[in-house]
Amino acid sequence: MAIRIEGAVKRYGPKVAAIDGVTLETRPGELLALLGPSGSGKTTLLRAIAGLEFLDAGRILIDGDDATALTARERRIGFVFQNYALFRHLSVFENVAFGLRARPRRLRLTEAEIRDRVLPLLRTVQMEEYAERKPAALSGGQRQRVALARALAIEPRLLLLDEPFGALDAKVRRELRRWLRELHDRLGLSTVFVTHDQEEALELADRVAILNQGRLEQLGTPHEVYDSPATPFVAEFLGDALRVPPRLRRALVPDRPHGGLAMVRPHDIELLPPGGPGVPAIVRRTASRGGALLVELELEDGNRIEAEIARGDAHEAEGRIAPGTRVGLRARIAHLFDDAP
Ligand SMILES: Nc1ncnc2c1ncn2[C@@H]1O[C@H](COP(=O)(O)OP(=O)(O)OP(=O)(O)O)[C@@H](O)[C@H]1O
Repeated sequence: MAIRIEGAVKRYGPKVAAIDGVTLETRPGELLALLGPSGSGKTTLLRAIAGLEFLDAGRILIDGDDATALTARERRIGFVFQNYALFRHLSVFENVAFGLRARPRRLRLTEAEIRDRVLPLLRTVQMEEYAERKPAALSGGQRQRVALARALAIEPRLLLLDEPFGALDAKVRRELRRWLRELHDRLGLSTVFVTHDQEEALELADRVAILNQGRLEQLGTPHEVYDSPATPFVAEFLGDALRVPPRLRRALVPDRPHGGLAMVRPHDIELLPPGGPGVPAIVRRTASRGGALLVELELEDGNRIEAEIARGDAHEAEGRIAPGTRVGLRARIAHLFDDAP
């Protein structure tokens, strides 16, 4: 299933444009992440796709058909939202079975078939032992997992998820990510999920749409958005990036000494022997970060910047760059932008 959003605008009052002219298209079978900081319009866009929010301008096409005026029910989309309300009077099992029982008579499943569908889903979201509990007796994270199982029970062709793993601890979160990816591939789903977690988006998604203040900054594969950020916002949002001050530009980025804004990621800063080319600096501190070596450097004007040495080279480098060592800094890769906002 493919979704096309054309010039979508959604306002709340005269001042707030929660979505401000977004155009994007998903591909059938893809897992697309909507990524952006708090308030960037991710949830509003997802709700608009679901049909829970109507646009002030623009269109939403589902498989080429205009769905802008269709209700959520008519769009036949499975969704899991933050704090999505489960049916309070139904057990966990019955919540997950709900969509299966609500089918038209000729498609209805037997009790045994429903059990065969529901129990493995509960097992996958680690809620099997809670099958008979009511939602009120569950934690927020547990409710979220039930909501996910419920959305999946009907095997929707389009699945919308709003921060589905937000309430879970890091380990369970990683497991569920892997499981979601497998499930998405196995069922041939098209999935759009909202997250503010860069790592989650880059790890899980086929493509990432990066939103900022209701606008689409970039849509691309994780590799594209990380390695070729379209805007300074994307460069900074997807990891550390140093805005190269004009006075350092010639020495740090010698192949592109002039024009626009240059940004450099810490792991793209090269440490050279002192006295040669590069920006003179002194190593002040080193620390390990996830196996890589973080190097805090002091420039001649007293400002400090960070470089990061990759895991494979960190051990060897550590001996050579004790605090106090003089080095020259040069950017291996710089991201260049026309104008600095
Ligand atoms: N019902 C509403 N009434 C008024 N303003 C709203 C409403 N819903 C959202 N907004 C505003 O619209 C903007 C976008 O909100 P949205 O929830 O889409 O952002 P988000 O990127 O999902 O944020 P978060 O990550 O915090 O959930 C925000 O400025 C928000 O305050």
